Amino acid sequence: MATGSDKMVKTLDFSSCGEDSSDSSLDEWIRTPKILSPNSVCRTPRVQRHRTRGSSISLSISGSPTTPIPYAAWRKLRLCDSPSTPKSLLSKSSLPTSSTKICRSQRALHFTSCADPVQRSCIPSVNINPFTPDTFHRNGKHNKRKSRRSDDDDDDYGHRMKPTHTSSEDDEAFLPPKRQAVQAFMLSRYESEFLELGRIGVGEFGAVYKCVKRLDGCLYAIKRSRRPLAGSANEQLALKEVYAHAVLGHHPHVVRYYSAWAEDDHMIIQNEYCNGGSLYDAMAEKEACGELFSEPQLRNLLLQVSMGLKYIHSSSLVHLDIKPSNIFICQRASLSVGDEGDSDDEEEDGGPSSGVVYKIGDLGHVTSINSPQVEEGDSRFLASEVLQEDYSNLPKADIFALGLTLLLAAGSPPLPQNGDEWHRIRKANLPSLPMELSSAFRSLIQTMLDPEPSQRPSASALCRHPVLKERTGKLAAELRKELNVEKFRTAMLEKALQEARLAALSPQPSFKPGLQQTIETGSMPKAGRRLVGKNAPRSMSFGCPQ
Ligand SMILES: Nc1ncnc2c1ncn2[C@@H]1O[C@H](COP(=O)(O)OP(=O)(O)OP(=O)(O)O)[C@@H](O)[C@H]1O
Ligand SMILES: [Mg+2]
Repeated sequence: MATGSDKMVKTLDFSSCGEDSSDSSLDEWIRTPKILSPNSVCRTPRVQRHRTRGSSISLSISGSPTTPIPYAAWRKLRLCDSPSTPKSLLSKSSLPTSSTKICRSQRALHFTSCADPVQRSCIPSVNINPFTPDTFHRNGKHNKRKSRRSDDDDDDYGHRMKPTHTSSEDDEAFLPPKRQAVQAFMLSRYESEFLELGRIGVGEFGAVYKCVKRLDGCLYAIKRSRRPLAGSANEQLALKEVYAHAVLGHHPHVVRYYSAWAEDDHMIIQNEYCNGGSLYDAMAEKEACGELFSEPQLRNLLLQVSMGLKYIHSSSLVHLDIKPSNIFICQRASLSVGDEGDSDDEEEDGGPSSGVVYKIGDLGHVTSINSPQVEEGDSRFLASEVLQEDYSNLPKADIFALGLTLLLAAGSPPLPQNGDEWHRIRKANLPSLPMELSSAFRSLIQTMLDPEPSQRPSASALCRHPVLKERTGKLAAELRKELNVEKFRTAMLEKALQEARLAALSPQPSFKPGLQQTIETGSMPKAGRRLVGKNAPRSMSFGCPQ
C-alpha cells in the first residue's frame, strides 16, 4: 500500500498557474527530458499542501514573487463573474500566512513563489510524453541498450526509467511507469475555473461538458473520465489522449487542446468547444429531416478530415478511432466583408464559405506509427489488418475508417460490428447507398476501403487528389479573398492613421472628415468629400482612434 509520502511523490500540482502559463510550463515539463529522483520531490501530505498554497500565493502572474501584477492583468481578473475569482484570491494574498484559509475555489489561481526553501525543493515529478521526438529517440536507444548491463547507465535518465519495468512491460517502455501516471495531481480546478453549462456528449471513456471559463469568458468542451483512473487501462488511454494533444499542437482540422489535469482521480481535458457538435449529430439531424449530405458536402468533409489526418500522420501518429462521433464541427461565422452576395453557390455545395470546419477529436486511441501500442477503436470502423494485429501500415487503417465514415454520411445502412457483413465490407463489397455518387468520387471511396492497405491512398494523396483538388482550389481562393480583404483594411487604416498623425502635427487644427468612422470601419471616404453633415458647418474637432 502506498504511504502518504509515496502519494506525494506522484503529486504534481498543475493548478498552481494561470492557464496560459500553466499550459506552457506543463508542456515545457512534459517535453523536457528529465526524471527527478523521488528524493527530490515534494512529500507533503495533502493537508499540508493546502497550507503551502496559502503561503505561496503571490501577486505575480509570471510566477516571480517580486513582479507586481500588471494593471491589465489586474483589470482582467476583476472582470471575473464569480465570487470564486482571483479578485478575492488576490485580496486574500495579503493576509498573513497562518490566517489564510484556502477554499476550493481559490486553489486554481495560486501562483507559487517558492520563497520557502522547503518549498523550493518540492520539485514535482513529471510524466514523460511518449510521443515527443525526444522520447522516440531515447526509446530507440533504450531498446538497443536493453540487453546491456545496467551499470553502463551513466545516463541518469535511462537508469531511472528501467527499474520499474518487468520484462513483459519492456515493450511498453515508452510509457511512463504506472505509479507515476495519473494521480490527483491537482485539487479541484474544474469548479473554480469553469462554469458548467450542460452535458454535450457521452462516450466510452467519459462525459463531455460545455463550460465557460470564468476568467476568459470563452466556451470550452471539458471531458471528464467516467471511471476513476488510477491503475486502470483508462489511465493509459487518458494519458495517451493528453500526450497526443500536447504533441500535436494546433491544426485547423484537429480539435484544439488547452489543458488537462487530474481531479478526484478522474482525468479532465479542456478542449476547444465545437459549436456544431459531432458529425454523428449532424448525420442524425439530417436523417431526421429525411436529408442526406450532398456530394460536394461529402467531398468537403473528406478533404478537411484528410488534412487533419495528414497532419496527424506527419507527426508519426495515427488516430485509430476515426468515426462520425469523433469528427467535430465548428460553424464559422461567414466572411463579413464584401461576400454577402456571392456565397450562395458555395453555401449550397458545402464549400469553405459555408462556414463548416471539420475537426478530428477524441485522441484516446492515438498511438505512434513507429512503436505502436494499439488499442483497437470502434470495431465497426476497424480495418481487418488491425484485427489481425498487422500494424505495419497503421495510417491506412485511419484511411479505411474515414472511407466508412463517408459511406455512413452518404446514407449507407448502419455498419455491422462483426459477422459476415463485417467481412463482406472488408472484401471490397461496399454497402448500397441511397444516393447516386459520381463514379470518380465513388471509386475514390472504394480505394480507401481496399482490402490491401498499400492500395489505399495516403492522407496526403487524398489532399492532392483530382476529385478533391477543385475543393482545395476553392479553399485556397477563399483564403486569398480573406487575405485581400484584410490587406485592404490594413492599408486603409494605415492611411487614416497617417492622416490623423499629420492632422495632429499641423499647427492649425484641420478637420478631417469622417476620420473616426474611417478608422473604425476601415472604409476610406474620397478626398474632400464629407460623409456626414454635408450641409452643416464644419466642426473643428475630430475623433482619434483610442
Ligand atoms: N470538443 C467538443 N466539442 C463539442 N462536442 C464534443 C467535443 N468533444 C466531445 N464532444 C461530444 O461528446 C461526445 C463524446 O466525446 P469523445 O468522443 O471525446 O468521448 P469518448 O468517451 O472518448 O468517446 P468514444 O466512445 O468515442 O471513446 C462526442 O461524440 C461529441 O458529441
Ligand atoms: Mg469518441
